[in-house]
Amino acid sequence: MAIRSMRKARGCWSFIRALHKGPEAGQTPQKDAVKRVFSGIQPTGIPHLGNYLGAIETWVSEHTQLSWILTCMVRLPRLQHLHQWKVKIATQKHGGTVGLLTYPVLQAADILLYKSTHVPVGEDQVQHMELVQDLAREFNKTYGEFFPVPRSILTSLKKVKSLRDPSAKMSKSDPDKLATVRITDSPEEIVQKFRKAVTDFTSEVTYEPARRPGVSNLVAIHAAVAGLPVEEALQHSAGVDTARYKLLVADAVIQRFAPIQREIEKLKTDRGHLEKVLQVGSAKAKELAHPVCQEVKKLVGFL
Ligand SMILES: Nc1ncnc2c1ncn2[C@@H]1O[C@H](COP(=O)(O)OC(=O)[C@@H](N)Cc2c[nH]c3ccccc23)[C@@H](O)[C@H]1O
Repeated sequence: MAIRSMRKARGCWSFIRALHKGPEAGQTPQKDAVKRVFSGIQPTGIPHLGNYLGAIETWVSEHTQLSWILTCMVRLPRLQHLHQWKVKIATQKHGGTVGLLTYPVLQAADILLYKSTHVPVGEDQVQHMELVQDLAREFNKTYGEFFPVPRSILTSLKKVKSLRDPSAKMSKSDPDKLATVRITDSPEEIVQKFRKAVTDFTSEVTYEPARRPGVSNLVAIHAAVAGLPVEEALQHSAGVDTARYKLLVADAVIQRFAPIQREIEKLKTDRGHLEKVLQVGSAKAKELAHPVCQEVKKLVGFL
């Protein structure tokens, strides 16, 4: 069974897809054969190549209550040491909001509320997943075995780099529009972005992430979108210089996105269908989350 729901919380949309087989929520974790996959994405902007390869490829409320309980179990320095918090507050003059600080706990609630066992994420979320795992363990230690300790599922390409600065990750919020390939970009835009991708002065195509991060990012993207091991992607580039290779990679991305873009266009014409999918997904998500939330409240003594 596939469950889809959409969450809006204080201007924040999260797409959730949980896949599960077998017994419903409320059962004890890990030991039973239930496998439940859960993932999410920030609401802002259009998903990009990194989101797609890092997470969406593997996936398709009531959250604040559990989030509050979990927030009471986590110490301030634990959140202040998270890499993403440090990176984000570095750009803010006011030192960061409490909402931003506790956002990883809300993310933990997203995951644990469905007793998720597996979470497809990119490398940048691994530290947040460690927090989720610690919270699950801490809860189980205090109140008895209840939450599965969810595992991260990392795709072969854990971190897609910016096309303009291969030392940085590809990001929706990058002010340089050429840095990020969005899922909805036209073939012309995709070609332009790859054509302008920063590489180096060697024209040969090789995969040496430390020494040649730019061209290696292209090889990694090529391998991931074509579903090939890196070695095979390199064989395709034999005798091709970096300028031509950029076009080859752009074409592979265009091919990979084409059916997704067709589907997006089709879905956009049928708003009624989309609303229905959201309603059904939301109802299914509630059905799963409600007994878990009730059980948690009983365990911590709220009921
Ligand atoms: N350049 C990149 N290369 C590879 N993977 C990447 C790249 N950029 C992003 N990702 C992955 O895409 C997913 C969504 O990214 P977000 O930043 O919106 O992702 C976020 O900001 C989450 N807090 C959203 C969230 C809310 N609740 C959740 C519960 C489970 C999992 C995720 C969530 C993520 O898996 C992210 O690792």
